[in-house]
Amino acid sequence: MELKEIGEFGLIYRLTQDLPSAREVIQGVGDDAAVLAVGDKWFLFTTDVLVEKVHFRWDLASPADVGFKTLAVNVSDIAAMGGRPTYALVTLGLPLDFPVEKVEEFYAGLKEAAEEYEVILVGGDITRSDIFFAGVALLGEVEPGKAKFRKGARPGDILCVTGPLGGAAAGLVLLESKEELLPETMAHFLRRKYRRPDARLEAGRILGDFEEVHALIDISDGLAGDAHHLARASGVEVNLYRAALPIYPPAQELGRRLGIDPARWALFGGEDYELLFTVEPSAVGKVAKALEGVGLNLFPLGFVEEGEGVKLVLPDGREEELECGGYDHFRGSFYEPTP
Ligand SMILES: Nc1ncnc2c1ncn2[C@@H]1O[C@H](COP(=O)(O)OP(=O)(O)OP(=O)(O)O)[C@@H](O)[C@H]1O
Ligand SMILES: Cc1ncc(C[n+]2csc(CCOP(=O)(O)O)c2C)c(N)n1
Ligand SMILES: [Mg+2]
Repeated sequence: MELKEIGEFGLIYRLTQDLPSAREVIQGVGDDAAVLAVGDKWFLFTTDVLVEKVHFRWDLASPADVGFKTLAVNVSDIAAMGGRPTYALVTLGLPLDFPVEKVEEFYAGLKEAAEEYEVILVGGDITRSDIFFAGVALLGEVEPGKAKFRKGARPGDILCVTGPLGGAAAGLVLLESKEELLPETMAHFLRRKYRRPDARLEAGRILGDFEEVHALIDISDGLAGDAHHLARASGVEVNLYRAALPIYPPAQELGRRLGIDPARWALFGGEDYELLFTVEPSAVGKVAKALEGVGLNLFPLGFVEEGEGVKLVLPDGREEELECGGYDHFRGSFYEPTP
């Protein structure tokens, strides 16, 4: 059997469905991070790797950008549980002819992220490899009982996101194009969304403090894919309003100039690292206010119903079943990156 037949998530299921658990494991496979009750504390534990030519190309991002992003994407998974990151291990795979200076620049970017997110680097591993890769294993903490999971969404909840989407995918399209497609300030903004994602750590902690927030996940594979993950974990149907998708003006402008609907980047592009959550309707106002306190907006996208899957509600009221078209490592992306 080939990997592309079952895809990344089919493989995870096959490998993990019969894993034994333990009393301390509050959440094992199936969320952004594992949750472990040790003593009177709850620990969060996650890992994410960046691989050359899969996650980045050296001609599109600096070594410091790649270093920063390697830690930021892991911090995002801790934020998506409502926690705070603490300690990290860093694993590097390096080709024999890889310049030492470039590894040092990579590490400078990684340390910049460590400082920003208050993570202490405590070790790692290094191996020779045909292709560069960098992985982080990140530990975090959350107040016992206060972790937010993918599985908590309830019918009647409002589905919301902490920021506009599609910026990173649009940035990658810009970077892969040889043409000057946008004025420099707009281009700079989108390139940065791709190269230096912000992990929404403060937002995650704020959302963690509201008991009216029922489910939480970060958007790494694209809204379409991650809304499916949330719907499946919670056993509910998610309805997304097509007209409510928040898209950065530079991404809208790029879509207009290329004749591409930027909603495709928002739905299928991925790497936005905004937080997607569901909340009781009565609490939307106070959650929005709390997010404003850290400079973020709450964007309502849709609602949760009984059922399964994800529906896209079109401006004319028609409904479309939305395929689980997020990023899958063995099936690739469902949007066309290069015009
Ligand atoms: N090799 C593996 N063995 C056991 N569990 C795995 C393995 N790979 C992934 N998982 C688990 O499967 C779930 C989904 O993994 P995935 O990497 O898609 O996480 P994510 O948070 O959705 O995405 P991202 O890696 O982009 O943050 C997670 O709970 C993860 O711990
Ligand atoms: C050069 C280049 N080509 C394509 C992409 C797009 N891409 C790669 S991995 C991924 C999903 C998140 O990864 P993971 O699930 O491993 O966390 C996405 C959207 C990129 N970033 N760079
Ligand atoms: Mg995640």
